[in-house]
Amino acid sequence: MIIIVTGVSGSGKTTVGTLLSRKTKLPFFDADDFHPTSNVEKMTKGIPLNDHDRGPWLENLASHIQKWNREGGAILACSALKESYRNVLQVEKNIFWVHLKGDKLLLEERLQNRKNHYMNPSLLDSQLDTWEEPEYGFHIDVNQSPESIINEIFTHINFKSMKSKLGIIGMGVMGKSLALNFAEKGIGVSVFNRTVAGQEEKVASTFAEENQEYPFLKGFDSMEDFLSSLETPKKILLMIPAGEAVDAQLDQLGWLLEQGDIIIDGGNSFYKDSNRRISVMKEKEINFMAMGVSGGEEGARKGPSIMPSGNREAFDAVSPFLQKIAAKDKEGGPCLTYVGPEGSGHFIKMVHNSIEYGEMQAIAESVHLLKYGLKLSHPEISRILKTWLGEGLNSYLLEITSDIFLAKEGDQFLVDIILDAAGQKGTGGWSLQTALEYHVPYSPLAEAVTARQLSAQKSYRSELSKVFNHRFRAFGEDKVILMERIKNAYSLCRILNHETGFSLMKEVSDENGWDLDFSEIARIWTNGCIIRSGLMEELIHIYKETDSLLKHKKTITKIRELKTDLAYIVGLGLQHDFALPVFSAAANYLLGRITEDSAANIIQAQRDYFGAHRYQRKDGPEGGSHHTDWLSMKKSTGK
Ligand SMILES: NC(=O)C1=CN([C@@H]2O[C@H](COP(=O)(O)OP(=O)(O)OC[C@H]3O[C@@H](n4cnc5c(N)ncnc54)[C@H](OP(=O)(O)O)[C@@H]3O)[C@@H](O)[C@H]2O)C=CC1
Ligand SMILES: O=C(CO)[C@H](O)[C@H](O)COP(=O)(O)O
Repeated sequence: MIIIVTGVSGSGKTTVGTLLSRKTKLPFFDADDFHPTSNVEKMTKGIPLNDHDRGPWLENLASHIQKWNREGGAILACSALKESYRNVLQVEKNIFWVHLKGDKLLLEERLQNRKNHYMNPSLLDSQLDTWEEPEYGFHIDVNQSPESIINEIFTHINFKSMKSKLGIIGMGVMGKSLALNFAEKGIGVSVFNRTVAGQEEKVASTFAEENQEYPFLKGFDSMEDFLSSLETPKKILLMIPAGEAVDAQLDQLGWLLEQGDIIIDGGNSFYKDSNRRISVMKEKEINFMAMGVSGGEEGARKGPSIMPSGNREAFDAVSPFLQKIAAKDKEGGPCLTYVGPEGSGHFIKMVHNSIEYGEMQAIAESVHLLKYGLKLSHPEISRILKTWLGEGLNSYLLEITSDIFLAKEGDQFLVDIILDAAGQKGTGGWSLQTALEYHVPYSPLAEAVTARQLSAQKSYRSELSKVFNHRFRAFGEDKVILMERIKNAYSLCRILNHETGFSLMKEVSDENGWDLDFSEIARIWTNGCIIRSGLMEELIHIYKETDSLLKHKKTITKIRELKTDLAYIVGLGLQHDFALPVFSAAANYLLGRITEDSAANIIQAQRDYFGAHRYQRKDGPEGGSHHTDWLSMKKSTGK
């Protein structure tokens, strides 16, 4: 909605507008700030503006009103003295006019007291002469406190009848936080949640009631009411579990929506499901967008990283709202970008989560070594992780792990009470599945998925632990040196985790012709999302110069520096009975990548021996295919 506060100089437009902005959460603009310099000069000299002067200024304001409306709304303070001026500004249907009126003596007194304003008080008479009282809008006498003016205005705005810019289905952790984030930015948002009799009732309406400080937040328990509360074309964000729930929701919406409406799936859906859904919805002429969102509950509330893909026009229609709620990068740009066609937004979110799995596991392995190998206490571990943050390893995940190691329930550290059986909802496994499909080596991140699977089989582990009398054995070496080596091992593992994920993105992007921009992807992952880190900041620049992290000069130097420590820690850890799946996979992945003479010639020989699978020769032309009669060769060599 657009609220235009009109009135002559001294009527309090700026005060009222600013307070309205605070209450509605809509941004405030003062029309005076849009005058060209020539007009400002005239007004400063006390020369009244004529209609010729005002023309371009009003036209400029009118186009801003349209822009602000597209972005969610605004409050504008503008004298708009004549009906012809107001007509120029009446470019949107949802403009609410507030006309401030006051006694001449009161206005004069206020103008006399005003400092730092270019309006000459002597112009008041001319303004009062020019003022054409409109018959519409809300008229209010300014001879009362600003607060009571605001309250009166509020009781006259019919918020209920106003259409919302956006609707959200799914009032779970993410849906609620995103709804509040939109509402806080003054964007009209309607929310809906399914009803499960006896379990989930009036979820959306209760949520809106509990958050009445946001006048543009509306809750509906009926799908029909929810849909009719939305502006056309309707824009609906789904924040529900991936899989069947999304298909069922789309089936229902497919019947209820109209041509040109937009559905955005903001959950963690598998990208191939999104590709299919885009086609299905296209047949119904409904625009479907696949959009990754990262940041968890806090990110969704305060600023997530947003990864939309699919229909470009639909993106353009929702982008102004998304820009407002997204996290900001170091330069102040939104952590939001149009990722690419089809389900590429869900694809990169899937890979993001896969890197997340790798990072979480690598940190967990580091901490296990510190705790059981070096026998450090929880506060010591917390402190060490904190120092790592300041030593070039800063990341959100490391930061929260440092916090976790201080959290206590009574006398006990909470982390020790938590069952060591990790959950997973799908994205890590789908990444591995995709890596296999596209023949992309994925071992470090694949091991993070397997580690969660192993952890989940707790009773089996407990049983075998007794059978094998498994114990972590403490290291006998110098603690300070080992702490440094563990840090270095983690540091390299982190680089390799990212390299693995970005390699998958490159291969899938090339194969599908998506033309993904990896520097831009790194940029939108520098804030808001779970894998934000100092390394991600570096990746913005690195991926501008190369498409392979392993070929970048800076990374090569780092790898040379840290490689021995990763190998050392893996060796030491395994010898002392520590499972280090991601650390060791990362070390092997690196060696696998940099070994020229691998053992694969032996594999090829074996394949050809037992199955005549044929092989290529180092000394033959490329692509040539050979087979050996291995048994005859064995006979001829007589062995
Ligand atoms: N939590 C997180 O950190 C993140 C989650 N995501 C993704 O966002 C989506 C939502 O996650 P989150 O908010 O955490 O999940 P929650 O479990 O907290 O909420 C899920 C919501 O979906 C509703 N829902 C469940 N089943 C259905 C169905 N069959 N039809 C319609 N609505 C249904 C639930 O309603 P009801 O209350 O009635 O059960 C609830 O409102 C998921 O895809 C998730 O993977 C993405 C980024 C981060
Ligand atoms: O997307 C997310 C963060 O980026 C979610 O938190 C997701 O649920 C994490 O995945 P999993 O539950 O499999 O650990």
